[in-house]
Amino acid sequence: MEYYITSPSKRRKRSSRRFSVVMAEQPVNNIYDSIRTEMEEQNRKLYQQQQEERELQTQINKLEFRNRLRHDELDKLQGEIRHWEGQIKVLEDKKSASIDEVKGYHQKELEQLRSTYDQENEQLMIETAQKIETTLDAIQKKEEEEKENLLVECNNLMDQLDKFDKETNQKMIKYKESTHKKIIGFKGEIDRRINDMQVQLDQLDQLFNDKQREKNQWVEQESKVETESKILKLKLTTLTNKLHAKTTYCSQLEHRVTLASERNNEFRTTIPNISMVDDLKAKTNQLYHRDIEMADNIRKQKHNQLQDLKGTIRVYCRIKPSSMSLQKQTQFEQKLMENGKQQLSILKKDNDDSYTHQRNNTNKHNFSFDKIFQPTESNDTIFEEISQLIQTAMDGYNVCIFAYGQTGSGKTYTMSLKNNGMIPLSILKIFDDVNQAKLGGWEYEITGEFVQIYNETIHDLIGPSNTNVNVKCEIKHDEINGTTMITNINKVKLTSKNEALKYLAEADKRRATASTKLNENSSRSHSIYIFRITGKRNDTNQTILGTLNLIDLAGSERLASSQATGSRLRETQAINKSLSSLGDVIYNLSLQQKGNSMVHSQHIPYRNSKLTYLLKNSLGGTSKTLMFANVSSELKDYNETLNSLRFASKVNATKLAQ
Ligand SMILES: Nc1ncnc2c1ncn2[C@@H]1O[C@H](COP(=O)(O)OP(=O)(O)OP(=O)(O)O)[C@@H](O)[C@H]1O
Repeated sequence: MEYYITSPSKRRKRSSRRFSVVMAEQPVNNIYDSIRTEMEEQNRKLYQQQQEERELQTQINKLEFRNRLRHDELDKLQGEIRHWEGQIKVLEDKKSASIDEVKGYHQKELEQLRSTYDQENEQLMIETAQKIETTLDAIQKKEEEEKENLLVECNNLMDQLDKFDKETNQKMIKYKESTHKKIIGFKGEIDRRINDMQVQLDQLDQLFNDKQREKNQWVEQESKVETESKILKLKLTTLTNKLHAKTTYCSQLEHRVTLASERNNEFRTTIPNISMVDDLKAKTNQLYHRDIEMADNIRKQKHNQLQDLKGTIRVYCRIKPSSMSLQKQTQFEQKLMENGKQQLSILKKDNDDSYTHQRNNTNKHNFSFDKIFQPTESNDTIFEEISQLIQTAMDGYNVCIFAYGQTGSGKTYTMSLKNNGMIPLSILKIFDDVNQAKLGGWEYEITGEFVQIYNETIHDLIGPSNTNVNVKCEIKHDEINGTTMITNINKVKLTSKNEALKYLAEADKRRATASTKLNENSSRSHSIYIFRITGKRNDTNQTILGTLNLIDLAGSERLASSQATGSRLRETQAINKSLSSLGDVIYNLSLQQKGNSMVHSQHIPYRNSKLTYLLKNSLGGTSKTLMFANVSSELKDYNETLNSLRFASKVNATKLAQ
């Protein structure tokens, strides 16, 4: 069976040709119907589309028409624009023509105005000149009137002056007459006075000659004293040699006596009158001790005399070396004076750090010292100068050696330098002398106290540090024995130089440590190392007690330059007070020693500071005092250097005329 699905037209064609099958016609009809419906639908849609197409075409036509209209309008508008551009051009041409016209008009007006102004100006000048002329005429008239008035006044005044002159002349004549009389009287009086003065002058001349003679005698005496001092020195050396020889001789004798006594013991049994030998031995011993004692006393006496001749208060100046160029150094000059002292001159400085260029003496400050140590001189050289004072302390006198100066001027270098500072060298000398003295029968005991004074309070520098603030270190003086003690401090027995040096190192270390706690550096406190030296001879029962005080003072900066405030200010004030008290005390003592009857011991202001009170028994009397004025040679320290030299000059009244 064949099934064909075709369109009705096709089916019609085919049926005409060959379709003969009519079997199952029903389903084919159905399909055909559905196809037909479908086709109708498709035809309807096609129709619709064609309809739409036609509508669209109509719209396109309409739009094209409108477009054409717009194009026409555009053309029209462009034509208008071109028309208006032509108009604008015409207007612009008109505008520039009218601007030129206005410009021309204004130019004309300006020229007109100018000519009017020139005319008016000319008119004004003419009027002003006329006014000036009129005013000048008026002024001239007025001046002439005033001149006339003045002339009249002047004539009146001249008349008055003439009258006054006449009166004055009369008065002058009278005054001259009376003055002349007075002058004659005065002249007489002056002549009388001149005569009196002449007499006084003669007397003064006489006095001057006497003083000159006295001075010459004094110079002679000085040279005699110097010669004597040299002789005494020689004698001292001879005596020391003799003492040494005697000591050796004595040892030999002792040896011989021991031998003899041994022999005596041997012969004692055989020789009946042995007691004679004992007597002889005793006498020899007695004589020997008497000789030794005498020699010893003479030596001490002579040594002390020599020290007194050198001065019981001595001031040495030490100049610290500087690495600065010469322009940055203070200029010093040194010369030997007639009285054996040395003069130190420091050139005056202007504010701009240059020197005053006057070629006379007024450009210098002059000071005199017992000795001046130049920057090149070493501690060993300096110790040679002071070593005799250690002997003086060993002989039972009190000695104080101070180092004074601004911070950094070399005080600690001078006093405490480890190997050859004055303190370590003094310790070595003390123990050398102790050993030497042993040969002469002397036994010495040395004790040491190491303290510092900070803000007027005493602190111990050795042993366990005392932390109890209630325990105060107080100064006690025994007025009868002339001794001094400090409570609550460690007093150590020094049996050898090594032990003494060990304590010294401990004290120096404690001072440095304390200084970092209390203040920035050691220079804010005074360190005082006291060596009490007790000597005893068992055979003669002689005892002596001397004290050696070695003091490194606090820096002497002035308040102004320290610029200190608060606790630092109080500290500086305490230092200044104690330093100035020390200056006052030594100054008064030097006056007293120069025989100034006005200064009695009660006037010495020991109590003004802890330092002077502590040293009360070691200053004055038979004591010896030596002060190093340490100064810097650097120009930046000029004012402090001058200050230190002034202090030193006060201490020993060593300043000379400027
Ligand atoms: N004569 C000298 N030769 C070489 N150097 C020196 C001399 N004097 C001082 N100095 C050096 O100068 C510096 C300051 O000296 P020193 O500490 O002795 O001064 P000071 O016056 O004791 O100061 P402070 O008060 O602060 O202790 C140190 O470095 C020291 O070595």
